[in-house]
Amino acid sequence: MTKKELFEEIKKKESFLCVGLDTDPNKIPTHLLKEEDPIFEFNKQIIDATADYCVSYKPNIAFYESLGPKGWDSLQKTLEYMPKSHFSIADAKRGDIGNTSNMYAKAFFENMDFDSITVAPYMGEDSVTPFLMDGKWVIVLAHTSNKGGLDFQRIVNQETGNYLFQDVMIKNQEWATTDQLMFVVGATRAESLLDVRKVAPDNFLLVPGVGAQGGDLQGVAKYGMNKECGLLVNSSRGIIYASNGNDFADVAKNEAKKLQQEMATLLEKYL
Ligand SMILES: O=c1ccn([C@@H]2O[C@H](COP(=O)(O)O)[C@@H](O)[C@H]2O)c(=O)[nH]1
Repeated sequence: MTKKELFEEIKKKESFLCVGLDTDPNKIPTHLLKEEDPIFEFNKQIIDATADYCVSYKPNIAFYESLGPKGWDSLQKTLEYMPKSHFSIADAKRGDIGNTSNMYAKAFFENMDFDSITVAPYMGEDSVTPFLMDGKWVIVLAHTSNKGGLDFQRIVNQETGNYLFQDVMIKNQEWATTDQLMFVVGATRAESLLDVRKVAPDNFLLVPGVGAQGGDLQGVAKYGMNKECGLLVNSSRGIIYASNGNDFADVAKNEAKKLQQEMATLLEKYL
């Protein structure tokens, strides 16, 4: 999917919502456990319930690989079930020396057919560029939502005066165009999007942290939206575990719809 196509979907749906599929067998409704593949059954019902209100799905790979071969199978079936109109994100946070990154890229882009993958950029150019395959996106961790995101990412470079995360963002833009490269920026420190947009005005940003982590959607849109929206805001637990009863899909649908309606207002205001 190109940046233009993604923006078209955002305008059509009036939504920049990404639903996170962090599917944990210990958290899904117990009545699903009798199914042959409870993880897939849960994801399928979540996708059916939320597809009208979001433009993207982000399975976090840890939740699947922790289950061994069955988990990978559930992931593959989930990916195949996602509507093609929805931007798929393998939240895998990979990155290694070049030949190993190349194998990760094959795993997620050739063996599986994700649109994008999250990548940890710490190992530099040869760890990131193998993921730049035709038509695929790399989503580089920049300023993350967690508490530890402040340990290194805001260290100031005495030479450039930039935060480390800003230098990471600048460097990555030497390797990839805005049609191949997004950045992860947490919703939990929305005002830091001002610093993000100073160095990456045109890139799309994947913004997790709304919902369970208490991130601020209004602030994210105010400081982070650009002329093509430029935002994919993720919520996982806040949507998929809003209820763990028989009504889980309906309740997830309502949560997704609430976020979509707020997003429609924000698009109207800032685009
Ligand atoms: O900075 C980051 C990077 C990735 N994540 C991931 O996003 C989701 C958030 O889940 P919630 O349940 O909505 O909190 C999860 O998969 C994280 O690993 C992030 O939160 N922050």
